Amino acid sequence: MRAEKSSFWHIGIIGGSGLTAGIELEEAQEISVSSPFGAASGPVTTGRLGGVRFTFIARHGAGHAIPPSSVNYRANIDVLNRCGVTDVLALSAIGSLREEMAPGHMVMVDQFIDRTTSREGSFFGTGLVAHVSLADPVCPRLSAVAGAAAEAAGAKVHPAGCYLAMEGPQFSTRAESRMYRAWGADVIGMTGMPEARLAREAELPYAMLGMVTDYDAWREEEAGVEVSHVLEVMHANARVARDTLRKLAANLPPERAPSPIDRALDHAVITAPGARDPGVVARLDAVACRLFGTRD
Ligand SMILES: CSC[C@H]1O[C@H](OP(=O)(O)O)[C@H](O)[C@@H]1O
Ligand SMILES: Nc1ncnc2[nH]cnc12
Repeated sequence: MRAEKSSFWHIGIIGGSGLTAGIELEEAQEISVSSPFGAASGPVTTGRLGGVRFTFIARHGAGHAIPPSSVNYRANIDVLNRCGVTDVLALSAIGSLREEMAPGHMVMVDQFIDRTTSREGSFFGTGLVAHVSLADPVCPRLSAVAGAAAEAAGAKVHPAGCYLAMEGPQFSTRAESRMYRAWGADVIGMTGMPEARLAREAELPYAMLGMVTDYDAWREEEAGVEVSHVLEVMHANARVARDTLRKLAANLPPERAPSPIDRALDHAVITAPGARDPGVVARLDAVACRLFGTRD
């Protein structure tokens, strides 16, 4: 049983729109990893940047064939966990709900409002019930070091922002966009939830580096959001994304001190041992390996 995480950083990268082709890693190896939660978006690529191990998965699969509602978020997190990642950094295209968060800027998302409706949102369920805390869904340590790396790569970085996760795949109406602004959301996307909540259940510190690609529909002077425009901005910023990961690798301290999120499940499972479904427990061998696992 793997009782504790490695004391060396191993960063899982979830690459979103415009990043399906992956990131450049040294000694890169592609591996297909199976999960009891079904098929992940594709194989992972694992390798190094300097002294740090990174494992990458393309959220929307090769060639961006998987829409936001059909991404198997559970399998993606489970597979990264099986690869031994210690932390997860998501790279996402986001629309802006604030004038000051302009296209081309980066936002270190620190809060979420979840408006998704049709996605598997938990690894737990009937036969094994757990309630993790999600008050602070993002790991402040990982977010700070990734934000500093993006700044060092030349990006304008906003250190905090609330992400409205919508179901999609259509972009918002102007009325919805105005309502999300009134709710206090700063940016919008279609994938940050349930990804962030699942990472927490898997005891993986999670951060999201959002790249602003457009002003969402609230801004009357803008035409509606166009996917071609989103991808154009993403491609223009691909170098910054790559440089950010290199700077991140260079800036991480050599050893990884434990995070409280590594123990997020400590008081979360509520089902009495005698009432637990062994089948449900068995498929959590990676997610909850500290509690029930058998892998090394
Ligand atoms: C290509 S525009 C809409 C699409 O872009 C974002 O994806 P990701 O978060 O994976 O970068 C957004 O959430 C939508 O899925
Ligand atoms: N305006 C927007 N709405 C939802 N998802 C997005 N991804 C990039 N821009 C977006």
